Amino acid sequence: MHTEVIVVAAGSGSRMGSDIKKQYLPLAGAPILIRTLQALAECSSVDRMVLVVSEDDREYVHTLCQEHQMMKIGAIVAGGRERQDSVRRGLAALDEKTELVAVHDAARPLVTMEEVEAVLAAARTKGAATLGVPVKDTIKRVAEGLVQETLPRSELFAVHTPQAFHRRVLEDAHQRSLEVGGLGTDDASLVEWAGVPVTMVEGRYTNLKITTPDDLVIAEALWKLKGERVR
Ligand SMILES: Nc1ccn([C@@H]2O[C@H](COP(=O)(O)OP(=O)(O)OP(=O)(O)O)[C@@H](O)[C@H]2O)c(=O)n1
Ligand SMILES: C[C@](O)(CO)[C@H](O)COP(=O)(O)O
Repeated sequence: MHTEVIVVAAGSGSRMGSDIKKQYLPLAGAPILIRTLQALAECSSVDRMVLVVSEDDREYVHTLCQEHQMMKIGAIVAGGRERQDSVRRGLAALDEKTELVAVHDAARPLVTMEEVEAVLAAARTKGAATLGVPVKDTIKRVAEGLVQETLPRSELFAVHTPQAFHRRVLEDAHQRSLEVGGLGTDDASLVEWAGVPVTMVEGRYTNLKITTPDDLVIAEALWKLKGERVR
């Protein structure tokens, strides 16, 4: 199946609180976005990538990709207000022969080739799959400062990207969400709302989303251990 990854990098990185958007901050000497693209480009199943960035950053990112000799970049398109809007714009730029689509956060540069290939393989056969890890903490639902309930930890996963889908499944889920005004924090939720089962593929704890300054410190440390089996 011809396979593309939509890499969403059009966020403002507000929780990082940095003057430079977090996707352009360095990780082991190269921008986080480049580290993410390098990880994806290594995967033999990935044929093409669509990069979604802020309109103002398109030229800069184009130059950055050339400087770092990034392969497989098929298009660089402008993102939208919410992550979901950015994914939808990425969907519009897919190659017409693409049948399998993954969506990955630019802010997850530590994803491994094994994780990407595993989620693509699951989506290829099942139609929809996401990476995730079992939660380590006890999770409680809280309202107005009061604990309402303790959720059964054995059933809980923290969800990562990439998430991968048959193209039609993802396109239909996005169209449906657009029509009803549904907003999800990931693509799998839109697919779930459309009634399509999503397979959970267990990934590694190291595939963290760089969100706040402490994540950057952790990511630098994990980068140094890359290649070793760290979970
Ligand atoms: N309108 C948006 C919002 C987010 N993203 C991307 O979605 C991924 C996950 O989002 P997050 O880590 O929350 O990034 P930001 O929205 O940039 O961060 P913040 O919420 O702190 O502003 C990131 O790679 C981000 O660039 C995007 O492409 N378009
Ligand atoms: C898609 C995601 O990375 C899965 O964990 C996450 O939901 C993105 O959320 P954010 O609010 O954009 O950080």
